[in-house]
Amino acid sequence: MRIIRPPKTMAAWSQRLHREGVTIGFVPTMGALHDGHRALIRAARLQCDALVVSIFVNPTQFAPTEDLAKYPRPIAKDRALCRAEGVDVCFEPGVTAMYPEGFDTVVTVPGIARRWEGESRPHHFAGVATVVTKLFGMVRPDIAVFGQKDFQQAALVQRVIDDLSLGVKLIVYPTVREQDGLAMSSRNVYLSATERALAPILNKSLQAGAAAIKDGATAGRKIHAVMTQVLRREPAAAVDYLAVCDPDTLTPLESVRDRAILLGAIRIGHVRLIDNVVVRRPAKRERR
Ligand SMILES: Nc1ncnc2c1ncn2[C@@H]1O[C@H](COP(=O)(O)OP(=O)(O)OP(=O)(O)O)[C@@H](O)[C@H]1O
Ligand SMILES: CC(C)(CO)[C@@H](O)C(=O)[O-]
Ligand code: BAL
Repeated sequence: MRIIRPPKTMAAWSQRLHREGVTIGFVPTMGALHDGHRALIRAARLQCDALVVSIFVNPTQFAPTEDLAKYPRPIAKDRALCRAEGVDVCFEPGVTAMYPEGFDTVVTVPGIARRWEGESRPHHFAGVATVVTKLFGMVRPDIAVFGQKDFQQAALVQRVIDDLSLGVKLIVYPTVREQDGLAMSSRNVYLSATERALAPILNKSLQAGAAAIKDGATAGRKIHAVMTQVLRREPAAAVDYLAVCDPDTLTPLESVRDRAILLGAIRIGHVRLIDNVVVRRPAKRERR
């Protein structure tokens, strides 16, 4: 596995491979890799000839009050995981190489960024859209794999790909979970043992909403109430948002027809967790 740091070297590598007719797959990450990332890497590996994983803790998507400085950076472990999974290039650009003096472009997607994660983290999605556009420009992937855990982020990236004609095929991989349902996340390491024990409550709340839909509930407000009730059992979990939305537009649904996405974010102590569940209502004949 090659470790490449300068963006120009990365771009030259990709150009050479494209000239040789090699297809390039790409998994962008912020490192601290876990089994969720591993699953993305394995899915990408099956869809391309050469595979690039980037590790870059992007400062522009963190607010000054967030955890940029303490974000975990176990680089030796991350490289070992990439090597074991047959990654061809681990791309590790530096902050000044990504944002040299004079850097002045911001990619914004106001429609998607307005709600949910965007409301809680106002500059977050501009940082994500800008860095992903830059990384795509350097890696020039044919396909890129993102995780469903960050559902709104994947929707945003698809919008950027379509609107800016980037020609990348986006694959969204299902959320990988711990046995108790907690979505794997690099930030889970911040949880104390007591916090970790109650963290699956977010998924339980979303699952309760999904069960209500499967049992026939259609009113967005009712489903929201079911999810809220589960979280009330755990006063140490502060709800950031819970929402019943259209999976394509991410706008709240008054009434669920055939599909919905249930989105949630909570805070436990200093740790912020997100999760989501896509629900399909049983067809009419299956409801009887
Ligand atoms: N549990 C998971 N299942 C599937 N994909 C995941 C999971 N966790 C992260 N990913 C995906 O991995 C990619 C890189 O994410 P990132 O490096 O931010 O990891 P993370 O665990 O989400 O970290 P964070 O704690 O910062 O949210 C993203 O596309 C993200 O959606
Ligand atoms: C896509 C991404 C690597 C951009 O920094 C980040 O938001 C992430 O890890 O999900
Ligand atoms: N996993 C999305 C990146 C972030 O939370 O900043």
